[in-house]
Amino acid sequence: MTNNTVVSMENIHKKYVGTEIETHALQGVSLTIYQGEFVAITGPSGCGKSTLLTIMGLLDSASDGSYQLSGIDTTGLKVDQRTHVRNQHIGYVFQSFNLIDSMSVYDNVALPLEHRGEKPEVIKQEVLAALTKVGMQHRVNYKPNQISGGQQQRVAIARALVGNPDLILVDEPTGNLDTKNGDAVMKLLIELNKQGSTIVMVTHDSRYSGLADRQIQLLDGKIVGEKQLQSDKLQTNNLQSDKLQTKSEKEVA
Ligand SMILES: Nc1ncnc2c1ncn2[C@@H]1O[C@H](COP(=O)(O)OP(=O)(O)OP(=O)(O)O)[C@@H](O)[C@H]1O
Repeated sequence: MTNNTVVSMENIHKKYVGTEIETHALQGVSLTIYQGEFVAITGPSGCGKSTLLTIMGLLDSASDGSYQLSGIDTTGLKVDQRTHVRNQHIGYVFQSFNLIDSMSVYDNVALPLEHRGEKPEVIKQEVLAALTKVGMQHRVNYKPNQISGGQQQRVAIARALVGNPDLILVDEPTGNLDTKNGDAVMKLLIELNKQGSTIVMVTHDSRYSGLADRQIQLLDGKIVGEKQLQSDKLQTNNLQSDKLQTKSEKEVA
């Protein structure tokens, strides 16, 4: 493991044990993700993508295998220890936004920093900076149900990136959005990655997975393929939205 390794997983298994059936959702996944990468996880429905992201995000633990996050061995951590590490190191963006409706945009984004026990002045500065990054600084006092779906996802991204986590995990970020808003959210994620965020994204949408640096393909709980996507990025230039500019275009410009 090198200094710039963010995720190091070795032989991860996950079994969901029910009363009658047992599902072996991950069957020996090993992978390494480096600082600054934008990685897409793809594969058919039920192949284990969300399970993998959930374990990477320390929302659940593996049944077997080892997982180091930013050099911290997370194997065998108790739930509260896992929560602590997650809060320090991970931002999570969900398909359904998962904002708290009774709280303002500002308070939603402040939550991770409050859990970290940051000082109010630090919180204010960081929250406004995160909301400015996603273009939502003009809606600080709104409630989630007073803004559009695309705007809610922007706020959720601000909540994920506030406090500068080592890793941002994104599960089907455009699944509840129309093409225009989906493209805008993708463009924002690409921009954040350009600014240094390490991003791992689960998506069904090949237009979007093609924008990542690396694509990891899962099938039946196993990694069955992996590709670097420099050349594929060029093919995404003719996406129907002219607002979605790929990294390759930006690098050429
Ligand atoms: N909490 C759970 N309890 C039992 N089985 C589960 C649970 N979560 C997922 N599974 C099973 O584990 C397997 C992998 O599910 P997972 O949600 O990770 O797949 P996915 O690739 O994200 O699917 P999709 O693209 O449809 O969201 C599936 O067979 C699923 O039914």
